[in-house]
Formats: sequence, structure tokens, C-alpha cells
Amino acid sequence: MAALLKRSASLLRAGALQKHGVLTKQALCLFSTNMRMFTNKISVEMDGTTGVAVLTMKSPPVNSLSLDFLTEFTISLEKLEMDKACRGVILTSALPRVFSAGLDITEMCGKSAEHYAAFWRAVQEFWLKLYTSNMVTVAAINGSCPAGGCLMALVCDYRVMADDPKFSIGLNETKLGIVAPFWFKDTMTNTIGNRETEKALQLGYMYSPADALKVGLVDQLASADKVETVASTVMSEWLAIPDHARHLTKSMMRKPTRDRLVTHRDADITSFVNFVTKDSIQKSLQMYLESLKQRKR
Ligand SMILES: CC/C=C\C/C=C\CCCC/C=C/C(=O)SCCNC(=O)CCNC(=O)[C@H](O)C(C)(C)COP(=O)(O)OP(=O)(O)OC[C@H]1O[C@@H](n2cnc3c(N)ncnc32)[C@H](O)[C@@H]1OP(=O)(O)O
Repeated sequence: MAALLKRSASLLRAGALQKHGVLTKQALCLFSTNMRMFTNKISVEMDGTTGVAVLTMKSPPVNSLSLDFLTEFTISLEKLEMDKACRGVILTSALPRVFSAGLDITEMCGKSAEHYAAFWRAVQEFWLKLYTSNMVTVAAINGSCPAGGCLMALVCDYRVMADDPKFSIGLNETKLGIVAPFWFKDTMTNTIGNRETEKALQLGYMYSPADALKVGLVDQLASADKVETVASTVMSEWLAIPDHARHLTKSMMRKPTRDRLVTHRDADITSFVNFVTKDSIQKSLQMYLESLKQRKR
């Protein structure tokens, strides 16, 4: 398993995974009964009787989406996708207070243009895999989830959030002096509508759980200790629908948004690299990182 993961990771980075379908052949049936899989940053527990896997992010301190994290996440998801017994995935965090802090800012600072391009391709791949998954995806949001963390929750079919006012959720990119890409914006617009997205994105607004529920950014609140149980109940309701009918409906709803990124994928990478290599953007990101560190002092 370790060797397979290592090889899969290097193929994913090299962009060869889809071309050669290597993972497809090797990973088949890995989860066909009750199964556990651990990588450095993610653990997956699949219940063969219900067909539901729980994918738990466990990358301290804040489950930030680094290149390694994204690679492990995408590979784990792909394996579940290929297991016919797996019909649904619940995403959650093992960390107290944080679901995911979004993209790892250190991946966007002080690195080469080649690194930024590889990182951005991995972010796109992560979004595409999760957004177009045939499985039912439920986010059990048991902590804060800014920016890329919010995006991860938004691409799921359903969101249950812990009802704790200390937690918040939103696309806060403008607060870092950066801009949410069009496919982040599309994902949010599809969920809460154009007007609310326009305000939320410009202000980099972070919603409390109660406000997130009000605007439809999350579907349901639960007490912190019940989030995963509620997510499991929701999952069984969704799994009561015949898979083929639900898949086709999901892909019909999501295809235009997915196609837009696929069509403009290379241009989007170029745009990201051009943007993030600007001195002014590097300065904003460095200052933001520093401010996060200062907050603790
Ligand atoms: C024209 C346009 C064309 C193309 C597009 C171009 C560009 C850009 C698009 C980019 C889209 C970006 C998406 C993102 O996701 S950016 C990331 C945004 N994330 C945040 O703002 C979250 C910041 N973090 C927090 O608010 C808090 O950390 C959090 C999550 C609430 C948890 O709080 P707490 O438990 O108190 O933990 P600390 O704040 O003490 O943090 C611990 C430790 O982690 C470091 N850290 C936090 N977040 C990140 C991160 N996202 N990346 C890297 N590191 C992070 C933090 O600095 C601390 O480090 P330390 O060394 O001090 O321990």
C-alpha cells in the first residue's frame, strides 16, 4: 500500500495519472470490505456494510491544503471512487476547532513559477475530482473553514456545520489581498446565488454558522459532538435514492461549471502564476502569514 501510494503520488504530480490510468488498475477493490487506510495527512475508514467511507483530515496544525496534502487527498478519493462498494464519503477533520485553513499559504510564497504551476494544477485536480464525484459527498464541518477549506465544503453535496459561534466559514481571499478564481466564485454562486456571492467575495466575508445557514452556505447545524452523526443520517437519506438517477442528475447540474474550468484549465494556471509571482502579491501574502503568527503573541 505504501509503495502504491508513493508511486501514485509521483504520477499525480507528473500529471500522468489520468493519461495512463495506472491507479485505476492497481487500486481496484482496495476498499471492497471494511477497510482502513492511513496516509500521513488523511485517514479513511470504509464501512463495507453501509458503503460509506469517512475521510478524516489529520494534518496539524490547521489541515492546510499543501501540495502533499492535495495529492494524498486526491489519491484517497480516487481509490474510493473506483471501489464499487463505496457509495458515499463524509469529509471531516481530526483537529479541534479547524476543518481546514484552506490553501497552504507557504506554497504560494517565495517559490518558483514551476512550483506555483504544479501547486495550482493540484488544486484544480482536487476540485475537479471532488466536484464531479459519483459518490454522495457530505461535509461534516467541525471547525473553521476559510477560503480553500470553504471551497472543499462547497463542492460537497451537503454541509453540516458545528453550531459554535467561534467557528466561521467563507471565501476570505480579498482579506489576504488576493482574488478568488472564477471557479471558486462559480461554486459559491451555485450555492448561495449571485447577489450574496458578490457581497461575500468583495468583503472576504466569514459567516458564523447561524448566518451561513441563513444564506444557504451550509444546509444544517448540529452541536459540535453530533456533526458526524447528523452527517451519517443525511448520508443514508441520500443513499436511499437509486445511484444512477442521482449521478446523472448531479452531473447534469454540475457539468457547465466543471466544463468551464476544464476548457480554461491551462489559462487558469498561467493566470495564477502571473498573479502570484507579482511582487505586490508576494508582499501581501507574506504580511498575512506574519499577521497570523503575530496573533498568537
Ligand atoms: C486574477 C486572479 C487569477 C488567479 C487567481 C490568483 C490567485 C489566488 C487564488 C488563491 C485562492 C486562495 C485560497 C486560499 O485558501 S488562501 C488561504 C486562506 N486561509 C486563511 O486565511 C486562513 C488563515 N488561518 C486562520 O484563520 C487560522 O489559522 C484558523 C484556520 C482559524 C485556525 O486558527 P488557530 O487554531 O488559532 O491556529 P493559528 O492561527 O494559530 O495557526 C496555527 C499555525 O498555522 C499557520 N496557518 C494558518 N493558516 C494557514 C494557511 N492557510 N497556510 C499556511 N499556514 C497557515 C499559522 O501561521 C500558524 O503557524 P505557526 O508557525 O505560527 O504555528
